[in-house]
Amino acid sequence: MEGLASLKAPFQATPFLSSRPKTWDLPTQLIFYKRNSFSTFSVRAQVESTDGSAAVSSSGESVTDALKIKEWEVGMLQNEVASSQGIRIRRRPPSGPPLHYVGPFQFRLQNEGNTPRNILEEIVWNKDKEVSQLKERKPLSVLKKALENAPPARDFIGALRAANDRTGLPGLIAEVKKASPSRGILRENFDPVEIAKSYEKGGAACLSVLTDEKYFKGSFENLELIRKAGVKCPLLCKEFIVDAWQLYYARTKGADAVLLIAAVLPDLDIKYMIKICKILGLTALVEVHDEREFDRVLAIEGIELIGINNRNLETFELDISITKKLLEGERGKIIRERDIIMVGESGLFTPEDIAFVQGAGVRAILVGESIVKQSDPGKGISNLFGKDISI
Ligand SMILES: O=P(O)(O)OC[C@@H](O)[C@@H](O)c1c[nH]c2ccccc12
Repeated sequence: MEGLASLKAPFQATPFLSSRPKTWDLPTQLIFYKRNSFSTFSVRAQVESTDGSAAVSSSGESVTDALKIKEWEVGMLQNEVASSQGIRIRRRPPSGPPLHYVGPFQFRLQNEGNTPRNILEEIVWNKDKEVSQLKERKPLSVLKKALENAPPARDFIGALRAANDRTGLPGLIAEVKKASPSRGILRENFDPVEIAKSYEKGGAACLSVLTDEKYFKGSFENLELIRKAGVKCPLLCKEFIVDAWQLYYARTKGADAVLLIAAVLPDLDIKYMIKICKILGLTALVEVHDEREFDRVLAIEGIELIGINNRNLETFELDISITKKLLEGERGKIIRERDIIMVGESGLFTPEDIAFVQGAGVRAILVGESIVKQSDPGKGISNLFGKDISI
């Protein structure tokens, strides 16, 4: 017992940790906890300024250690909040508690293998690292300045509605996609601007531009190039968003819309990011894959555009009947009442596929593979719809 007491972490100023909150209290607790962990910084400053020596807490631990412990605990809490909402993706590898950690029992034990459990988790872990590096080079203050020179945000939803009204068919978001982890390289000679122009000519309402480099061979340069080339279709920045910083970044690069993936982001993050999107003039396309994610998203205020991904990003399984299944019954009713635009995403190849998801209730579709593979992607659109939708 004595040993345990001497290992006690400094600044264990979070009483709720010892009496663990009920899971439904966690988001609020997390805010409280985050605030609390920020206050550690001021503690540090005070300690340093009073005696001028290295910061050491009352129990003899360095404040840096205390900070490390707090950071780790916040990470564990984030994973807990996420899993209480049915999210299987962990935001970061479970690195194991810092040395001398004396926290709640269930956190002390968590040190499973550091290998991602599936491809989506791998992508998210990688993105987290990527974003922290980018952030160091371009802090938020720099991005906020750059916003002044960003091209104006255009009406993504308006373009989809207009296309749907004009053609009587779902508005098309055509994806500029070079490769994917499930399909490999989709197109060898890949000129993003040429493809974008061809899509626009072929009748696309909006474009989706993949910006992830490592897994999809996309880039922010592609997004910028397409925007600068004068393509009029509003642009969706197709990225794995894990940090609000990325929203600012996407906007500075000319994005009109961003993707928020419910399989990755807990409710609190989605709510917060939607608010920032509104401030920035960005449209948020919130993506779901099953009933639970759909219900979580429907409970969030201010949602205008929801995508149903027919592909499970954890297993790559593809099944377009998912769109129909999710829009049946009560959920479909809510969507119609609230006039939310639904987007059918992935695995759409034929006019029959389009008719099927339209029958299920979508007013827009997101398509990559079937059109990007054609030598003339614009003509690919006519093949997909079974008619020319550009006129
Ligand atoms: O190429 P497809 O099967 O037509 O799919 C396009 C698009 O739906 C898909 O790229 C996608 C939908 N949601 C995503 C999230 C991340 C990466 C990719 C995606």
